[in-house]
Amino acid sequence: MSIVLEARHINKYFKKPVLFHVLKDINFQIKKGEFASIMGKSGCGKSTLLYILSTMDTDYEGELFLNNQLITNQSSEHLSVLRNKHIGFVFQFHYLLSEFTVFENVMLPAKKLGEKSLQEIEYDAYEKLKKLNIEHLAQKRASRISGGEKQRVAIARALINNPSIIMGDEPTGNLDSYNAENVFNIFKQLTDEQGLSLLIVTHDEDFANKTHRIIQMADGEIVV
Ligand SMILES: Nc1ncnc2c1ncn2[C@@H]1O[C@H](COP(=O)(O)OP(=O)(O)OP(=O)(O)O)[C@@H](O)[C@H]1O
Repeated sequence: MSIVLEARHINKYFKKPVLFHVLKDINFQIKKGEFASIMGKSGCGKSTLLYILSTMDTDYEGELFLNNQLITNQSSEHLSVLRNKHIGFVFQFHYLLSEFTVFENVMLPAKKLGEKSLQEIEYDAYEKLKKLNIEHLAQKRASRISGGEKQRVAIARALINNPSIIMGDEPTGNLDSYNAENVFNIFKQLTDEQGLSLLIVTHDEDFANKTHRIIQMADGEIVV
């Protein structure tokens, strides 16, 4: 099966207030269609790692490959395009633009990428909303929908450019158990039916136990 994301010998140091070796020789691969979770105690380095894997932090040692392409040491402009095209993000807080409609929020990353006509983007956005069963919310302002609905809009937005992988930092952290289960089922469906890869940082053991693989971290290292 093809490899979507690969980390080779990733090391990261924070230099202030004192030198701190926060990530220690991280190696792993995420395959196409794989749903992996990252778990570990608070402060073990999960968010720091996700920040590097998502290309937002470039201050690290080692090599990162996205769809078999080495993306370490690329220019920030090139990384921004790669990120927008190949990686979708879902965070604990949804980061929707509250004064924009649901439809406008979902279209934003596609408009930023600038590869499709407005008509195509509108078509794609509507398809994503339908996939997540929220097409009826299209014209509502993001500030006027529930927490669970906002997270589904955030997933639709993450999908708009048909990424290879979705990365999430506690995407169900703010949701009640019903909505958390709902988000999990959406993720599962995306991996099973579309071969999308998912890498999700979570503290929720029930959630992690249902993923294909748990990457367990402790003190900046992968332990399992
Ligand atoms: N900018 C920074 N400068 C120095 N140290 C930092 C910085 N950011 C994070 N750290 C430290 O690095 C370690 C890893 O932080 P990180 O946020 O990756 O942990 P985490 O596993 O995601 O924790 P949590 O589960 O609480 O979100 C922690 O000890 C944290 O205090």
